[in-house]
Amino acid sequence: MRVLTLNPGSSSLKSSLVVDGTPVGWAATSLDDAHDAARQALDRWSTVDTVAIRFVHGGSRTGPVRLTPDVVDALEKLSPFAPLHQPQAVRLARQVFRSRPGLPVIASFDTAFHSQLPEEASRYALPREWTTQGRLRRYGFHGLSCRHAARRVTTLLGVEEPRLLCCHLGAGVSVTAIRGDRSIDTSMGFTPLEGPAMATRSGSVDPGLVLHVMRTAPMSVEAMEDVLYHRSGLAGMSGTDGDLRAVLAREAAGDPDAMSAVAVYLHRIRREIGAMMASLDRIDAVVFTGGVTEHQPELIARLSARLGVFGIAVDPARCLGDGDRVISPDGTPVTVFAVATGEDAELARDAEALLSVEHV
Ligand SMILES: Nc1ncnc2c1ncn2[C@@H]1O[C@H](COP(=O)(O)OP(=O)(O)O)[C@@H](O)[C@H]1O
Ligand SMILES: CC(=O)OP(=O)(O)O
Ligand SMILES: [Mg+2]
Repeated sequence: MRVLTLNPGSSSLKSSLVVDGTPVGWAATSLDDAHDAARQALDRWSTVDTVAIRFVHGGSRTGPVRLTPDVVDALEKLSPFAPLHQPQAVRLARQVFRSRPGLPVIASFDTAFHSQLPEEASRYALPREWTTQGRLRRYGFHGLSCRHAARRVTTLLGVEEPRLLCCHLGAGVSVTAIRGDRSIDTSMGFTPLEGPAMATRSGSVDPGLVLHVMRTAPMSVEAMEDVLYHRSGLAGMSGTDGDLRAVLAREAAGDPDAMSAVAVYLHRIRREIGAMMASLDRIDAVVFTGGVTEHQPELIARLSARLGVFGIAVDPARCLGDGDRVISPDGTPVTVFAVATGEDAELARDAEALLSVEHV
């Protein structure tokens, strides 16, 4: 089966052609050019059996669904909970409907992988009346990436039901505790704002600080949303667009804001790794994935240099290698992997599985 996958991330739109489970072509588009991206991808890879789109938020959905205009309308209602991602996915789906009426379009959800989170990890300590309907809870994101990383590590490690941490470092950043193929805790929550600092997102901040700012320098909800999603994180701290290439270049040039931004960024990821360790009964492996892992692997070595307290260590030379690989030194208690982001493969897998059931 030939599957066109469309993955709108917060810093770029990635499209790929996956043929019978193997990615054979790949393209990334800047978000500024994404308005016509689905049609361009369909022009580039014209013979496809289906299109699979990554939606970060699926609400209570626990697996992929075939999209209809009504389902897309329902998914659009989740846009306020993932404003950097969901509107783009909705737009792509509608572009495909327009360009290729009749072509099956499948949605896979980041949130689905975390849909079995234990209550202690999914519930916020808020009044019961707020949480009993089950909507105001921790959903978790980056689920397709985590699922792929867990699949690769399970194969490479050869341990049954491995206990692992998945650190997705891209424009969005998250750390997830996984047992086998199941998420048991994760740093992103009700929205993809929670957790470590990200490219342009703040990560977790004390809600008391937000209350204070709203009280003393009143601003609209939209203005606060803009600060937390677009103008914080590495971008806000360093005065760049948040792309690590720019931040690391300024850091290397001795820019104090960039030096502080990188220090905060690494510290908050280490803290989250420590927090997620507490959800595991043992740890077999740590897997790094996401654009930063693929393109700035030297940062993984810097990050890991201060994880020795958890038995986590990496060999800087192995960090700089290619492909899905072990990057920890031989003989260390926790095996550390770097794995290429596999959201496209997971999207294609879901689409093939769903369509094969429909055709029975
Ligand atoms: N071609 C590239 N060269 C160097 N670094 C890159 C490249 N593409 C992405 N990156 C790095 O990956 C980060 C974005 O990660 P990615 O996983 O692609 O983000 P997202 O999916 O959230 O849009 C950038 O901030 C940058 O650090
Ligand atoms: C959920 C999320 O932040 O995704 P991405 O890293 O692709 O922007
Ligand atoms: Mg991404």
